Amino acid sequence: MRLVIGSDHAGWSLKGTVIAHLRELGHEVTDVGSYDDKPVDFPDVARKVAAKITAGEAERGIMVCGTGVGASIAANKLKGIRAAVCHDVHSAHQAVEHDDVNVMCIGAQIVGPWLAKDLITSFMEAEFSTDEDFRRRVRKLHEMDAES
Ligand SMILES: O=C[C@H](O)[C@H](O)[C@H](O)COP(=O)(O)O
Repeated sequence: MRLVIGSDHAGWSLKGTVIAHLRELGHEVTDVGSYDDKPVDFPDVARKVAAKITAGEAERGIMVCGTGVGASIAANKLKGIRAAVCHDVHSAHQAVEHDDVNVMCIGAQIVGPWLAKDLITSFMEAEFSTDEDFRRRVRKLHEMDAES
């Protein structure tokens, strides 16, 4: 799968681990920064991640900031993005299976590299369910997106 990944300065160091793991799993990764620990604002990074997805250049995205919270707030304000903070493996796959989440956000201050890798594996293996209940709910999310 084609992935886009972005972080702010607080997520930058964990991002390297995440990218290496994604490549080990055979995914194609585009890194939109940051590229060092100089302070950057996560909303600016979220725009870059979302742009790759809405342009059709990536199917999913991953963002890493300090807690994952700021990244998810910012990403969810951008059309076509359904983002969620996932710090447990159940949420990491159910977010895709039930809610068609396309950007997973993780906090480098919250999870270590081993859990981060498990979260990535769980997120990447998941597929959106064909169950009509979940499809209907996500259609309603698309409608809300169109209204805003
Ligand atoms: O939700 C926001 C993120 O956790 C940011 O990564 C965090 O606020 C950055 O904080 P600081 O600029 O103090 O490193």
